[in-house]
Amino acid sequence: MNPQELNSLHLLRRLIRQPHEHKGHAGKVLIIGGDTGMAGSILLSGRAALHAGAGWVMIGFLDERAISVLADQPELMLSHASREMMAQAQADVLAIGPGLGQSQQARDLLSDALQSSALLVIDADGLNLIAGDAKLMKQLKSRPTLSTVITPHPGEAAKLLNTTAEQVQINRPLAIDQLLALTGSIVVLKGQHTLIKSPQLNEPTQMCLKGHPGMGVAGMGDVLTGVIAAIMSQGIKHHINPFEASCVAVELHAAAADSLLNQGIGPIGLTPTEVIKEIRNLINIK
Ligand SMILES: NC(=O)C1=CN([C@@H]2O[C@H](COP(=O)(O)OP(=O)(O)OC[C@H]3O[C@@H](n4cnc5c(N)ncnc54)[C@H](OP(=O)(O)O)[C@@H]3O)[C@@H](O)[C@H]2O)[C@@H](O)CC1
Ligand SMILES: Nc1ncnc2c1ncn2[C@@H]1O[C@H](COP(=O)(O)OP(=O)(O)O)[C@@H](O)[C@H]1O
Repeated sequence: MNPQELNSLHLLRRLIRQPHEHKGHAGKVLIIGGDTGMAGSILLSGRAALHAGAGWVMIGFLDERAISVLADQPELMLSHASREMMAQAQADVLAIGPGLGQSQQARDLLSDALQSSALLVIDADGLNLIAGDAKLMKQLKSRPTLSTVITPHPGEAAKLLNTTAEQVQINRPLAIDQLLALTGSIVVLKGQHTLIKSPQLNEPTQMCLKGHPGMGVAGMGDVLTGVIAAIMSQGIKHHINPFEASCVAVELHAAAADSLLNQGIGPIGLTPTEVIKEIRNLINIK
């Protein structure tokens, strides 16, 4: 079956807030990552989750010095990452990977995340860790259907599939089928014309035709991770399942970059921070 053009923004209507709603209706997101030199990645994911509407955004950072960067956004609830804080947070959605690094601590946190009952988004080093570790892969495969989203770029996809980014790019529909068979997760294969596939039978692969090469800048994927987590957390009470949330988030992210381009912002020099604010604008268009 050929991929189908992604057309999911009508689902945004389900996010409309009723007058009685409070932050509990928008859900609690916990993002784990930000090891040495990579606090920026987790700040971008956190800000994206906040501006895309999560009720609470909590950050568990690995590098103690990250606090000086993260303090820039006081709405974020900040803690040093530990297995205890992860368990106590009782997050609805856990997102793990941006700037996570590949230390033993990172591996332990990922293993706990894979065994948690929260919905899960795995990106970046979360995927690199799983690629090299059969036990983590088994934990991933054992998760309940539709509870997990993985967001590899072609380099991360290649590590998971034990091939090269070039091979992934030669046949992206084949690569996403292989990633789904390998992991049992909802797969978002990033890059030009991002593909999204659900483990549910008969669900066609979705292809996002929006977006542009101005999005090729470090941190743009971290924003997507935060947006997926935020739509998933709102979706719990607003009836958007994790596959639908992934579709909406990918399309919003790319549509925001297109919208900025139409306003003369980018492609060259477009920043993930600008995209975050434009995503909020698009979510609130009725
Ligand atoms: N502000 C911060 O703190 C930031 C921190 N960050 C953190 O840094 C860590 C390293 O993550 P990373 O993605 O930068 O490097 P890495 O995993 O080695 O990937 C490169 C490989 O992937 C490939 N490839 C990628 N995209 C492709 C495409 N569209 N199409 C084709 N190929 C593509 C690429 O291929 P090639 O260049 O050979 O064409 C190369 O092989 C990680 O923890 C992350 O969270 C970042 O989030 C940035 C902001
Ligand atoms: N040429 C392009 N066309 C459309 N989207 C792109 C293009 N290049 C990159 N992107 C998008 O930008 C984001 C880059 O993510 P990623 O490579 O994970 O960045 P990082 O890890 O540095 O944050 C993805 O959502 C990807 O689909």
